[in-house]
Order: sequence, then structure tokens, then C-alpha cells
Amino acid sequence: MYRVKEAFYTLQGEGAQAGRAAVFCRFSKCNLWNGREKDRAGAVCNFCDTDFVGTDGQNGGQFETAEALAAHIRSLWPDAPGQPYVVCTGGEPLLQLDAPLIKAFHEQGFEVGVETNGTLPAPEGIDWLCVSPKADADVVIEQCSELKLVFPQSLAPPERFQHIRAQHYFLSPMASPSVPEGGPDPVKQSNTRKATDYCLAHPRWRLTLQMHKIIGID
Ligand SMILES: C[S@@+](CC[C@H](N)C(=O)[O-])C[C@H]1O[C@@H](n2cnc3c(N)ncnc32)[C@H](O)[C@@H]1O
Ligand SMILES: Nc1nc2[nH]cc(C(=O)O)c2c(=O)[nH]1
Ligand code: SF4
Ligand SMILES: [Mg+2]
Repeated sequence: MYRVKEAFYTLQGEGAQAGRAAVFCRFSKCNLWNGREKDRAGAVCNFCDTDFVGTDGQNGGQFETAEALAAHIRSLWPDAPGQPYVVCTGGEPLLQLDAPLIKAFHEQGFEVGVETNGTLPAPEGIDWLCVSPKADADVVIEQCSELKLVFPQSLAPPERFQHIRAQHYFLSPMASPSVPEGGPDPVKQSNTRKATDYCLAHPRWRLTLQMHKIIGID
């Protein structure tokens, strides 16, 4: 059984695939926070900007089989030329994404992207793997397509993750979790300046912004 909070067609807003059309499949649950506001302060990851509790979001639900979920996601892809792309996120997608689901996505013609906190092993066959480390949780994935570090995290300086092999190293300014998408966010503005300064001083790292929030698409 796969539990999905929501699924929607949008543009990937972050990282090296930014601007690419994708169906986002947001799985329920995370291993670093239970998603309840009252427990945020004590959670391993406490800056999360996402509601991943339950299955009650847009196009969300419980799916008995990999084939049923892949067909549901495929129904959200437009009938138009272009490589279909699904981004598995959450919550923590690696709690649920398994080899049969990757196979079912591939059989539906999808390239499969994943956004993960990197604390769980990744199954074979993922086409694009984005690892976003959290200060208080050890990363077990040693190789990925892109490393995308939310910045700054006081106990997670970028140097701590440079041993992880990646095609791209990104800093993503930390946004206030509670600010509505598209709203003014002074915390994010000051973090954007800090991330910019870090990238200027350490050119291995690139800046990425949450484009979907800037343009207000989801
Ligand atoms: C909600 S997470 C879900 C996937 C996975 N659990 C993870 O943490 O990578 C998706 C992306 O949003 C990022 N993110 C979460 N909260 C954020 C915030 N307040 N500001 C900037 N990025 C944030 C995460 O680091 C991750 O790259
Ligand atoms: N448009 C858009 N791009 C994204 N890239 C990563 C996201 C995520 O929440 O995993 C995300 C998201 O929530 N929306
Ligand atoms: S950012 Fe990712 S790891 Fe952190 S609580 Fe949200 S879903 Fe979990
Ligand atoms: Mg998001």
C-alpha cells in the first residue's frame, strides 16, 4: 500500500532540473518529523515548509499496487510531446518508493526523480536523485545527481557534505516554514544573501532558489 498526500503537475522549482515540467508525487510521512506543529521544535528536522500528513490533498489517496499509483500519476501528465517526468517527494519518499514502483513508473514512460533527506538507502533505477542533508541526521547515500543543502543550518556547514559524490552542489536559502507561498519572507531574504556570499567565496557551490514560490505556481 502506498500513501500519497497529494499529486500535481507543475514545474520543478529547485536544483538542476528547475523549470522542467513534472508530476510531483508527495508521499505521506517522514522519518525526521511527524508533521504535527506541536512537535516541530523537538523534531530532528524542524524547518520543513511542507504538509505531508495524511492522504487528503489534491489527487492524494491510498494505492494498493504500484501499477495503480503509476497509472494515477500518468493521468496527470498532459497529452503532449516531451519526456514524462515524475518527482517523488514528501515527506520522505524513500520510506515508500520501492523497486516495483520505479518499474511501474518506467513502464508508464516516466523518468523518475527523487527528493530525499538522504538518511535511507535508495533503491536501484532512480534516474535523478537529489539529496538534501539535515544537520541532525546522518546521510547514508554516498552518490547522487545533486546535493541540495538548505542554508544556513548551524550544524551543517557545506564542507561537511563535500565527500558525497554529486554532479551538482547547490545551496538553497532556508525559508520560514510558516510564511505563505509567495508572501514576503524577510528570513529567506537574509538567508539568500548569506547563501549568495557563500557561493561567491566557494565557487563549487551554486545558488538555487525556490522558483515555484517566486512565480506562485504551487
Ligand atoms: C519537503 S522536502 C521533502 C523531501 C525530503 N524529505 C527532503 O527533505 O529532502 C523537499 C525539499 O524542500 C526543502 N525544504 C524543506 N523546508 C524548507 C525550507 N524551510 N526552506 C527551504 N527549503 C526547504 C528540503 O530540504 C527538500 O530539499
Ligand atoms: N514546484 C515545486 N518544485 C519543488 N521542488 C522540490 C519540491 C519539494 O517539495 O520536494 C518542490 C515543490 O513542492 N514544488
Ligand atoms: S524537509 Fe524533508 S526531512 Fe525535513 S521534515 Fe520535511 S519532509 Fe521531513
Ligand atoms: Mg516543496
